[in-house]
Amino acid sequence: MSFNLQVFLFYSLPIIFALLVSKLNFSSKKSHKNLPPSPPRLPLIGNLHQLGAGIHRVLQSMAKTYGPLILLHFGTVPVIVASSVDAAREIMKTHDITFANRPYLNTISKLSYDGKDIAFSKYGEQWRQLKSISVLHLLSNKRVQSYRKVREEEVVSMIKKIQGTNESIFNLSELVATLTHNVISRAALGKIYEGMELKHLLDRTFDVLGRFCFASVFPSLAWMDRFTGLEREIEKLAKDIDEFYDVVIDEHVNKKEGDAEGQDLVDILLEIQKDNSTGFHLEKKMIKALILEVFNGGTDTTSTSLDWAIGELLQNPHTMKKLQQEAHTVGQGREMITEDDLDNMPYLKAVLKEALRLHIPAPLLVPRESTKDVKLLGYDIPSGSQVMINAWAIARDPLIWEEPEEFRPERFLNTATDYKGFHFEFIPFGAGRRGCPGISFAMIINEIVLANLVYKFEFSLLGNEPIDMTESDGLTVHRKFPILVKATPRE
Ligand code: HEM
Repeated sequence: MSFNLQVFLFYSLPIIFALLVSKLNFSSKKSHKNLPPSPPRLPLIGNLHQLGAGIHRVLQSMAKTYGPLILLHFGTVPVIVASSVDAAREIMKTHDITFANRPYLNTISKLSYDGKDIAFSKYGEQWRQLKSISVLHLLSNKRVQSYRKVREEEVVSMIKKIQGTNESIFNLSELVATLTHNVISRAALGKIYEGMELKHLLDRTFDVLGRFCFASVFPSLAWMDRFTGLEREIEKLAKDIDEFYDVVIDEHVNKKEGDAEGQDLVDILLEIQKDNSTGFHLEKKMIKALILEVFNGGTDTTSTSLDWAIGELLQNPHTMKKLQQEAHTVGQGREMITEDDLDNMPYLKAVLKEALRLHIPAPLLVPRESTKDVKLLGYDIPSGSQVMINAWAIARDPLIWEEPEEFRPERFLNTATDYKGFHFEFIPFGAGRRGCPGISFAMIINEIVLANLVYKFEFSLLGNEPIDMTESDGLTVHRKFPILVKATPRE
């Protein structure tokens, strides 16, 4: 969560003052619950003023003082933050069902068809049906495999673009983001929608999601979002998104037989809707929400993780050399590394894991909500608590990881530890019922792109400056500055 404190104070101080005065007139009821420790907070705004940029880092440092489970207040909303392996395991395994709900998050819900999607819908029958459609039909290994040609074509196109730079400086981050966007567009929608209309909608979505929203932290002041203009902007964006996906669906419905090779995700969803094969009525809104989710949840996270991996390789030339050697041995002078080769590239996989460990794209994962009173690490967690897991802090915990701040892919060689949600020290994709269903979809893109980049090119940075690894603010943590490099073809 990122928010603009000045805007917030401008709009809210008079109201806060009024509420504060009225609140002082109420006698506070003392809770007898054994709640997790809390850092001191201000009336009404709670701990908001302590957060700001780099929230995962702030929460890591709070955990060092207050322990692995802390209770914060984001405005009037209580939020539990978990920062240890044991706490994460308790939430996502031992009490997985209790924490399988998502809190209602105003902006995101309004931009995802009011809970008709998977990631932000309440835990229940509709979520179960949609998740099972995504796991069995949209993102299964077999389906991911069926988009191999799309991935390989986009990699070839990226290589050509790099060759076309003729060894002058270019923006590699942008190329990688475009590739990810193209692969996902072609797999989900069957083509790349020209004019970057879709990309523009995505950019607007991430921009709006980063804005301060009263409804999320002061539910009783939700009406303030009308004054700040946020509500109108969300409505306009939701309408534009809806119109875009209406066009996409109409085009698919009116598609003539043999128009396109293979089925894209919209085709599959329309087929499930028509056949009623799951015994569940898939509404048109759900189809739009599911496709939207593939973009919102899949594009930025996938390209960001790849971008961080490339950044780490550029600042660790020894690791880059080792990976190039592996690519050279596997590629054997052929034009390209193919997906058949990837199983013979353990170091590549270790590099991507290590980059994900250090740079989790969503460091606090996606918030959960408890559906009943429960005990966590001996503390009482009331029903309806919002819960965040600081996966970023856990992945850098010195009690678990040797030299946690170092980029050392070797730590992932000869170990079973991976990101599939069974090893709670490393949970970039979450775990349990609510875990990410897009792991294979994302990681095969990252593997094939990175393997070919290092196989085909030698990269050099501008001057001798070390690469800037500063993090951006926002829901997904990107590199703040794009990677600008020169690429020389490898012999
Ligand atoms: C590197 C790339 C990605 C990362 C780091 C990532 C991370 C995450 C995380 C942390 C969650 C929440 C898990 C939890 O609450 O335990 C999640 C959920 C989800 N992700 Fe991903 N994701 C990635 C790629 C994708 C892709 C490519 C797709 C789809 C094509 C996708 C679709 C989803 C969906 C639908 C959910 C909601 C699951 C639910 O609530 O049941 N993700 N992802």
